Amino acid sequence: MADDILDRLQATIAERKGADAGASYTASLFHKGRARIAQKLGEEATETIIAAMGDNPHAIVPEAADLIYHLLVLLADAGLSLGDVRMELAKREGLGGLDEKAARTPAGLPLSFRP
Ligand SMILES: N=c1c2ncn([C@@H]3O[C@H](COP(=O)(O)OP(=O)(O)OP(=O)(O)O)[C@@H](O)[C@H]3O)c2ncn1[C@@H]1O[C@H](COP(=O)(O)O)[C@@H](O)[C@H]1O
Repeated sequence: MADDILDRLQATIAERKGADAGASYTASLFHKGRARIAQKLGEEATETIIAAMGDNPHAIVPEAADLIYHLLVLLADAGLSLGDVRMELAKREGLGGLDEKAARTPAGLPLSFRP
């Protein structure tokens, strides 16, 4: 079993592909499709923002967990993984956000999207 909770969660989510939608919330999301998963991710992002505007920073934590769970479901639905995101972050490592912004293409694409 993986040491990291995100890796274990990702593996559990992958196992739910094709599972009975009545027995698993994750499977029900896969059955509803990409647009619904993306909509749920947006709702969870909004709930995270609302928590962030409140007085109790600890209220952000469960919303952030919902957000990350739904992001992992979206990645899995698209045939992607945390590994892909880790690689993207590794490519950016050491490149400051202000430098990256200054080097953007006229179309505004991040450096990593250049052919
Ligand atoms: N981490 C999560 C997790 N985080 C949030 N959620 C669910 O995400 C939903 C989001 O809450 P909402 O109130 O917005 O959802 P809802 O109104 O019930 O859903 P909709 O009808 O709007 O789609 C809730 O049903 C939560 O239980 C999660 N469901 C599952 N997991 C993990 O996934 C594993 C597999 O779960 P199942 O696929 O259900 O077996 C679990 O063991 C957990 O480790």
